[in-house]
Amino acid sequence: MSSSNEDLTIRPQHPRPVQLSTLAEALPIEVAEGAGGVTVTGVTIDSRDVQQGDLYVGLPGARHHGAAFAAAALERGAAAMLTDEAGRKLATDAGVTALPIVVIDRHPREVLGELSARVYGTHDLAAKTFGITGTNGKTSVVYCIAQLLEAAGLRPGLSSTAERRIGDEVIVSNLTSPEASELHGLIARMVERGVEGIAIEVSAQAIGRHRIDGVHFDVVAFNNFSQDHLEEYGDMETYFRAKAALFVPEHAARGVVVVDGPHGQRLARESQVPVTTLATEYGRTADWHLAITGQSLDGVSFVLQGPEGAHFRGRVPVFGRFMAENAALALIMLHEAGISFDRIEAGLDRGLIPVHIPGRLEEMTEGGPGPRFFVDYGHTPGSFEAMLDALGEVVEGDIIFMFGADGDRDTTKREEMGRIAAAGADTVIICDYHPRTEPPEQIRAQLLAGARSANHATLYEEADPRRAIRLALSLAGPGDVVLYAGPGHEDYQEVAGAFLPYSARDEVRGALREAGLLP
Ligand SMILES: CC(=O)N[C@H]1[C@@H](OP(=O)(O)OP(=O)(O)OC[C@H]2O[C@@H](n3ccc(=O)[nH]c3=O)[C@H](O)[C@@H]2O)O[C@H](CO)[C@@H](O)[C@@H]1O[C@H](C)C(=O)N[C@@H](C)C(=O)N[C@H](CCC(=O)O)C(=O)O
Ligand SMILES: Nc1ncnc2c1ncn2[C@@H]1O[C@H](COP(=O)(O)OP(=O)(O)OP(=O)(O)O)[C@@H](O)[C@H]1O
Repeated sequence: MSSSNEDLTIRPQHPRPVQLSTLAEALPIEVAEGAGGVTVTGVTIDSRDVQQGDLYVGLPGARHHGAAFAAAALERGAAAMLTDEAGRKLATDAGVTALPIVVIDRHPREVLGELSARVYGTHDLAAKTFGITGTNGKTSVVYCIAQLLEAAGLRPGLSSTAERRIGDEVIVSNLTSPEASELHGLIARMVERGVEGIAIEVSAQAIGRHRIDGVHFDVVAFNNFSQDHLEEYGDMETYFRAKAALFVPEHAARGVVVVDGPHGQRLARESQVPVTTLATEYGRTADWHLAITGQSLDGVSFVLQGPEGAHFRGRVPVFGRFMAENAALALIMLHEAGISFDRIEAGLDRGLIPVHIPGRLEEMTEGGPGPRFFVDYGHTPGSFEAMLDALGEVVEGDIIFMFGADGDRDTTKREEMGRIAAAGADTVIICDYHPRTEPPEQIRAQLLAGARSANHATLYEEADPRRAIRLALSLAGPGDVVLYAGPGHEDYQEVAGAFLPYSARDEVRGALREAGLLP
């Protein structure tokens, strides 16, 4: 079963009513006289997501004050609105008097997690909770955790950039990490469905914006750190601190940190919760060590060794040593949560972790003698480097790499993306991704400038990604690999405020059929 396309969030089906007066006992909120007996059964910060009986939280945002949508929330069945003083004034000035208003003297986000946990009853979960942060590979680790939980005979639930999923109940994600009200609603539904292990992707933005408040993870992990999101953080130190803030007792009991790079090493020293460490580079001091024992375009085999003789021999059916690292991290997280390797191994076929990650190094071809075509979600210099290094180790023929870059996001990473692409591939095709409000030719020019500086690959510029896919295929022969980085699982292209339908995976499949490379 898939949730309806109209559902913005996954919610519990059997919520329990909670009185506003009960919430006021635990939270710094002021309930209007006579409204203490009003009961609420859900929480949302989006008027379009309101369900009958919800507490609608009117947040001051960058573009709107949520309280401006109080009338819409009331019409959809909101039982009350929680907002700040400015929001209360907005609603009363607009004549919305039928909605009981709860006022808070600070930013409503600061209590949203705790409030949502109390309404949805998601404190003290029996399920194990896992949170992963880092620059690249969070979604991949989440899927590895879910797969390993299943192998161990435990029912998984997950929240990632690609989707939120409980068994066959799925919705496409809007944000990487949902707002706290959505997250607690999702967890409450997971509890209803008997989920025993929950894997959650945690963006830096989520930690600073209180989106994970009210969740206390059994185990959190940090995998790697490289340039991204400087449009938001300004510098790498601030970006790092935003991620490191997950490793505090308020959020987690313990952590796992990959210490290959200086930021991981620093986090392992500075973490405020106990951590165990993983090294994937030979000779580095750590509690756990990963060694690659074989790799091809079809996957990577590894051995993981840890304290007290802990040992796991495994394989992931996705190429790249970093995928073994993602799997190893997931294995250690489960181990730290008390789920033994023996239990996991018992559910696997000779160590094969059959993980499929939507839009991450996802193969569009089906083997055969022709070129192989992969679609990926990488959009950082770090992910380009990891993928191209991995391909360089296993591809005999040429590597044709096509990509674009986000508009209105970190512009300083573009030249580096171009340089890494052209240094690691034989042919580079630069096309448009999400230009948003920027002139697309300006984005391509920055990528091209970086690509030229590498002085290596043959370069092409083809703005239209549909044509770029076909160009890539026309250049590829048997033994070659085409890698299309950026769009991954997405089904839209954002151009000047419009969301145009565009699925790279569907386009590539169509082009492969045209070329006779798919039935
Ligand atoms: C910068 C940022 O975090 N913005 C988030 C913020 O938007 P905003 O402050 O502009 O909100 P707004 O549009 O002014 O609206 C204010 C309030 O009115 C509500 N509203 C608005 C319109 C309406 O009709 N009804 C209604 O109720 C909104 O739900 C909101 O509660 O609150 C919105 C509601 O939750 C978020 O969707 C939005 O995320 C935007 C889309 C975003 O781009 N976020 C990025 C920075 C982000 O969080 N990214 C990370 C990392 C991704 C990665 O790893 O690559 C992520 O976790 O996704
Ligand atoms: N451990 C890793 N190290 C470096 N690159 C990786 C790693 N794992 C995956 N990647 C690359 O990064 C891309 C993005 O992976 P994934 O979606 O798992 O990361 P993410 O952290 O969830 O990204 P985002 O924060 O943008 O949602 C992959 O498609 C792959 O190219």
